[in-house]
Amino acid sequence: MGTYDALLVVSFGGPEKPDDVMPFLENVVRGRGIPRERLLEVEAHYQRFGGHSPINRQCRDLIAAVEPTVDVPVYWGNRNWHPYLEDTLRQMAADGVRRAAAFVTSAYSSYSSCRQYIDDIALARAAVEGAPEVVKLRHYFDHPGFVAAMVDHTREALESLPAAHRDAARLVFTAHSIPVSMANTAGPAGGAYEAQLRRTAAAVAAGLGGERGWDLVWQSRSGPPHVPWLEPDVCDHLREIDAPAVVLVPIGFVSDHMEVVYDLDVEAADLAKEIGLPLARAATAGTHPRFVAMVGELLAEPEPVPCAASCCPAPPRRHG
Ligand SMILES: CC1=C(CCC(=O)O)c2cc3nc(cc4[nH]c(cc5[nH]c(cc1n2)c(C)c5CCC(=O)O)c(CCC(=O)O)c4C)C(CCC(=O)O)=C3C
Ligand SMILES: [Fe+2]
Repeated sequence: MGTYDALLVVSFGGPEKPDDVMPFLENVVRGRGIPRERLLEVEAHYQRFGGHSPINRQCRDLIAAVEPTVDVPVYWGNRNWHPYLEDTLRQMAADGVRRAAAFVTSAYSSYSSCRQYIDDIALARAAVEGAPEVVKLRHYFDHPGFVAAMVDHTREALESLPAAHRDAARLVFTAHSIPVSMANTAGPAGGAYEAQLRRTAAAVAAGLGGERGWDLVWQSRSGPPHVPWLEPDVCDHLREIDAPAVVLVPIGFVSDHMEVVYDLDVEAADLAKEIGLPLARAATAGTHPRFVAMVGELLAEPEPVPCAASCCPAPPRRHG
């Protein structure tokens, strides 16, 4: 498999017990100007699930599925919680790894979904003597393996709706909202986050066959209220939608982590019940066999051209 002697799975990280939650959140929002009230609100989402995010288990499951399909050792490091990238790189150096491919659990371009991972890998490498080189694998939002997994999972969600509503159900694709300023500077020419999401959503809708209507909306908005983020929010959209039933498709994520299980399965699902809207939620790619196979396929591709330094620039840092 080319020039790599290891695969490094790079993810967001999440807390696994109640005492982890606040330190984890402080890692995530350091220097980002997120209001304290928002942080306490999100803390409550985690504590409602016993202080335990499902994301780390999902990384372990993905790695367990990928490991037998590749011929290099697989490592795992997170940006915001244990196992931290820095500790993993130290272990890789000790094991003699020289050049690793990084598979990031985020498919799209933008500061938060791409550049921040690149920067955090660079910071972690700088802290580790003899750290291996790390080559980030390419964006895979339009990879047939990712699309096929989402088509299958969307079909399963459609089939779970009452038969009478199935044919006319609308697909509502969701992704993490980001600040409008970040969206405007995503990718080499700006606007790449939303443009890529629209391409993937269109490919999933087409993969289902027929002429089903769909929308792309946003979830999990953070930040101070006066800063514009991508809209509409999924819940506002559901209140106004003219459709007999809806399938939510969290195309912006690759596993059913806390943003999915809280913002969609609790918040959006409660709203749908309240307004009498039949709603199903498609599973994310997770460990779908085509998604798992995709990781090996990316590893076997020629080395990707790295993103230009001007691509997906960091937003200004704030204090607090
Ligand atoms: C684009 C994007 C993705 C998708 C790409 C990717 O997957 O990376 C993503 C994923 C995730 N976001 C996650 C959690 C959080 N994101 C936050 C805050 C923020 N997200 C942002 C963007 C994104 N986030 C932004 C612009 C902020 C504002 C602060 C900042 O500018 O950085 C906060 C702070 C509290 C709050 O929500 O206000 C939390 C807790 C989890 C873990 C879930 C779990 O634990 O299971 C995951 C996978
Ligand atoms: Fe986030």
